[in-house]
Amino acid sequence: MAQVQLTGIRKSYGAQAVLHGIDLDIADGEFVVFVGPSGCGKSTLLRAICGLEDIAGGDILIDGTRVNDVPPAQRGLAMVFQSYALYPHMTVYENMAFALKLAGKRKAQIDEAVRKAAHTLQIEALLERRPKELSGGQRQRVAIGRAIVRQPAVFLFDEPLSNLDASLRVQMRIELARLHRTLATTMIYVTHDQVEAMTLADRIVVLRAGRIEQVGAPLELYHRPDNLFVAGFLGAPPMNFLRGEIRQWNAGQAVVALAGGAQLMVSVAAHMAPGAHVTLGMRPEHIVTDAVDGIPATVFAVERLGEGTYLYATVIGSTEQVIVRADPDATWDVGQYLLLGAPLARIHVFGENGRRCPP
Ligand SMILES: Nc1ncnc2c1ncn2[C@@H]1O[C@H](COP(=O)(O)OP(=O)(O)OP(=O)(O)O)[C@@H](O)[C@H]1O
Repeated sequence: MAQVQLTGIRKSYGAQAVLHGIDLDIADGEFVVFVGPSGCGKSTLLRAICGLEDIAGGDILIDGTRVNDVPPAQRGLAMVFQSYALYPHMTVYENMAFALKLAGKRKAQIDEAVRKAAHTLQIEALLERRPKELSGGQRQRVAIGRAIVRQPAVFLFDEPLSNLDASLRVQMRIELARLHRTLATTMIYVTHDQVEAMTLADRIVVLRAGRIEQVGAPLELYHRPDNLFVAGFLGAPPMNFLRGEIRQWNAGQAVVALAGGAQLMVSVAAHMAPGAHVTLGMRPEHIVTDAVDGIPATVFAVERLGEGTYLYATVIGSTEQVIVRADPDATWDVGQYLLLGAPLARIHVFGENGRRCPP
């Protein structure tokens, strides 16, 4: 188990700067997930922690010790890749035992570690098979098992489930959560899968173009995003954004005029001058379709998914579009007239600079 501290981590590939000074403290036993759009630097940051990438600036501390110049194998970390990277000519047992053999551990010690990890991962019956005789999920378990036997201070995962089909991903996700509870080891995990991030993380780190946009517990990020980027990145379908203009502000309440002419009351603590441009954010599941003084809209598409129905609507008199998660048992039709609104506490307000204006 270990703390990981990153201060001012910078990295460039040639002239292209990909990490612009990352500061992050990861607590002992914490499960931290890096998310962000493709190319934002998630994997590079993980590989830098691991020691597979040199950094141009900053410090990496593991349990208070600076490891910038410590080779990967001596950092006390174990990395699990998307590609599994198993040795094809070795059995599962040999794959899992390999690092311990290299480290000169005794045979009995190796045997105990491999069998214990195999038991944890429920792959005891597969120990004599070779990787090609395993399913994708089983291979991924072996890759994790190979990391577990080394008893690393920190596990690093780079999109470990993305080669698996949907149902296996769910199963492995639940197993990873269980593994984290059992081992209580620090885990750092890169994914572009929002559900993995939301369900596995103690804290999510949202990266964008080599910078941290926000760090926080999953629901904190979901319900109180610091800015438009984080608000739009977490959640599927994404948060709806409507552009508007402050008409008046009084004692923490503002009236916002929207494209199309409707007006909406919102909560904003700090004074806002009339004429200021804002963006209102509303999640699809928070929108009601029969609001008093709501925003008039017309449905142009309906998607029935069984557990929910998504309505795609256009705000009348504008080009603004809104997605609503609606009652799956009600009747919805293209062309239907809606009056959109949301509870005051569910309407997010973002200022001209894209930052959240707290209620
Ligand atoms: N070996 C390399 N040489 C040059 N550029 C690289 C190299 N590896 C990564 N990059 C660039 O660095 C940036 C960050 O890449 P990185 O792989 O960290 O992104 P990512 O957030 O993990 O993306 P993805 O979700 O697509 O895996 C990208 O612009 C990428 O093109």
